[in-house]
Amino acid sequence: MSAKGKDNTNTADVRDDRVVTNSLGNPLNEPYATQRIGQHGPLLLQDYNLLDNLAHFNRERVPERNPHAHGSGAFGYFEVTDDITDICGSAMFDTIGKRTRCLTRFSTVGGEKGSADTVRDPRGFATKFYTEEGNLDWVYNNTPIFFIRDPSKFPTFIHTQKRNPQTNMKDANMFWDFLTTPENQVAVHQVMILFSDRGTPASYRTMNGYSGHTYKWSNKKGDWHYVQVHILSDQGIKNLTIEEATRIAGENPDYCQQDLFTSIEKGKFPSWTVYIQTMTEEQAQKFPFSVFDLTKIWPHKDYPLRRVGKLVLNENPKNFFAQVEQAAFAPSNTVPYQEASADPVLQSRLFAYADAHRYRIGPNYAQLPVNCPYASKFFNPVIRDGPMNIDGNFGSEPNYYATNTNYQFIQQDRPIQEHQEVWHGPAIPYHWKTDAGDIDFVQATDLYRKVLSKQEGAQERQAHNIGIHAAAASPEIQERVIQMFTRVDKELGDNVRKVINAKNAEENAKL
Ligand code: HEM
Repeated sequence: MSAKGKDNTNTADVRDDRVVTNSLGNPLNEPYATQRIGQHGPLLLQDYNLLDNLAHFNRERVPERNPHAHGSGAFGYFEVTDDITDICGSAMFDTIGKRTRCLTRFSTVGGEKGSADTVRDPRGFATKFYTEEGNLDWVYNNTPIFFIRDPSKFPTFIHTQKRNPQTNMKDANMFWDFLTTPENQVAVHQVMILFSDRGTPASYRTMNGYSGHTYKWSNKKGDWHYVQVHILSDQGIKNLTIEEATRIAGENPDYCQQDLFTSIEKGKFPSWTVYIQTMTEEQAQKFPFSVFDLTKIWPHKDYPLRRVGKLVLNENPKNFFAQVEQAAFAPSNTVPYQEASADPVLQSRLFAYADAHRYRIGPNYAQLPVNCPYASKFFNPVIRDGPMNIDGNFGSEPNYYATNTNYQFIQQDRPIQEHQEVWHGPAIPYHWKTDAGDIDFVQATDLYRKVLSKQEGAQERQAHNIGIHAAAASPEIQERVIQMFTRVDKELGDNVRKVINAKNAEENAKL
């Protein structure tokens, strides 16, 4: 059966009569019998059913995602509630009330596939929309900013969040050594969020999603805007304290998976309201920092949220491996009128994800039921062959653009964007900026003084969460942590020092 045009449930190769076979369809007459010489003698190589069974078992795993290995997913829909056709011409937004089926996968970042749900970590919030114009992926996190703005730091950064190459343990020295290195302190705003209550969400249902990056959306007339997307939980924000998160990680490591699955199973469908912030090119030129700087937010008072629609998750996957583990989300999967901006981290992501999918799942990953663009269908006679091709491979269709064959290229009908970004300059090795400047601390300080101060006990918990974690680092790195948070706010730095000292004293008393 062709993968083109089918929905996400592939049952084509399963027998209805439930006769059990080996993987090539030959009936098994006994599940556990092995062919051997006599009752107690050695096995025979001719026992293909045994070989099939053992050999396939050895190949059950695909490599886990490098970051974001651990996650949960559910299907649902996006529904347009407000007209934004002046901003975006994508078909999914063209009619109020229109629904587009989607799949969302939530994840943690640094842990392995079997790690606990409630660890302190950003959460991934990736949504695949099966639109009539092809698949669109919004590969977002639950924080509106990110740790880095130089994409070449990504592998280094992720390594520091994973295991020490010698001890094979998570390592507070690696973690804080990277984040407190002067030029990496551009991460301080994100680190503030990570160590706030939002660093340990109570469930995937009670957290938001954010594009983080600036994107570039255009309408059908060719006018374009810079856009940031916010997906705000209708369940409200609920978080765990460090003590609750640590306890639950031990008692029920699958806490968030269970919460998501059971709430959908009970018909309590989680939903989110989707908003956009928009900015013109002229506004961007006057902005105090680059709109391509992923470590900064756009102030809501200057760039208010505009409602677009809602995201509802109402269907659990029938099979986790087929529909969540094999799901392949990529910022490069986009639709007409939604483009990436020149943000260098986003530009790098346009390469990284599809490359990861070719390695993790295989070059024909897009043919798998969960990934195939079944709502739009696929036609490209030049994209052919490759391992595990399962979609019929276009039969006798020429495998080049043959002269006498009628092809349609509808994208060419789109209007030219009248006012384009114009780029010029030499090809140079550009490293965004060396040490973090004061401007990189402004939003972190605002978060501490203007936002956390309004939440009962949040400033104290901030110092507590940082201090408990940093106390595991060396004294020299602890001092760098204290200095970095003192630059955010002196009171915060002082309180982090107190927590570190108290924790160190407690540990020493145990010796
Ligand atoms: C240079 C920067 C980055 C690189 C190179 C990168 C690379 C990757 C790679 C290779 C994966 C695994 C993909 C897979 O195996 O399927 C991944 C997963 C993911 N990344 Fe990134 N990433 C970057 C930055 C970001 C940022 C800034 C965000 C959020 C705004 C983000 C959100 C995610 C999410 C949500 C996933 C999990 C997707 C899923 O559920 O399958 N990443 N990233």
